[in-house]
Amino acid sequence: MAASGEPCRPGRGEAAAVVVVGSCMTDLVSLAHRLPKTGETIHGHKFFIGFGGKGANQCVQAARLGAKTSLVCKVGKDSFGNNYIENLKQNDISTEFAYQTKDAATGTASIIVNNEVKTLFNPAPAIADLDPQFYTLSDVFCCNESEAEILTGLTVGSPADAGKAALMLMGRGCQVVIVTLGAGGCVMLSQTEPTPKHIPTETVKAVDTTGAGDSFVGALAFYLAYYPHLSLEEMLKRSNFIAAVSVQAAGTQSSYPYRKDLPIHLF
Ligand SMILES: Nc1ncnc2c1ncn2[C@@H]1O[C@H](COP(=O)(O)OP(=O)(O)OP(=O)(O)O)[C@@H](O)[C@H]1O
Ligand SMILES: [K+]
Repeated sequence: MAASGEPCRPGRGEAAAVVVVGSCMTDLVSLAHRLPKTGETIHGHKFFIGFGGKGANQCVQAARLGAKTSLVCKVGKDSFGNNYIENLKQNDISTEFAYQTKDAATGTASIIVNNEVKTLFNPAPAIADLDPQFYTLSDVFCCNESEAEILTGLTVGSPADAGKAALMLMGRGCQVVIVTLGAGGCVMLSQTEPTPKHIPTETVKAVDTTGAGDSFVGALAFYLAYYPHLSLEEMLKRSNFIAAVSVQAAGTQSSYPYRKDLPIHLF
């Protein structure tokens, strides 16, 4: 990311254990009974503004679990950008590398790095011809079903399919591949354990699954940074649990749980 624009905080604090490079988006959410047709104006019944963007979502989830975090991002020099920087601060996220600029902010993928230079890559939104270096440089490559389909050309509708796609992705050079499967949990495999393993999740009453993927990735980054000695399977079970909490409330960051509200056995 080019470092043009003004950084939001000049000082250097304690080093972050989870550093996220990614997008900050302001969600402008209108609730209406149906979508308007092209050119049509309809009545809505609710409007709210929320904080979203895949990079910031993942960073907020990791911070709420107790991680020391920093977000590398760029937002506009406008009221949305100012509010976003304030939101990051409210969530105890370092804004030392959060820039503001008059240029449009862009963010289509996120990389999370901890202080062992372990790289967790979330290829969202996916493009079929992803630069091959993303595979070789990723220690952990985590995508959802549709991203796995775009990247591999395979159909992914079951844990068995996800295992096949994960094998293909690992063949491109990743150390560990995780494919998330919504209510189906996730599938993992690694260079050391190349047989795909399905890790199911809790059965919960889902209210709004928006942002579940980022909650999952943020939680996984937290465990990689703070509980590196846990097995990958255990990290994924716990990340599944946390993401399952997020689907039980509306919105994206508004649905992400804080450590104090989660069972003690997760920490
Ligand atoms: N209905 C659900 N019940 C329980 N857990 C869920 C549910 N949906 C998602 N999850 C949890 O969230 C994780 C990520 O979900 P999913 O695979 O749908 O990601 P995603 O498509 O990137 O999500 P989104 O784009 O909505 O943020 C799953 O691996 C699982 O742990
Ligand atoms: K949600």
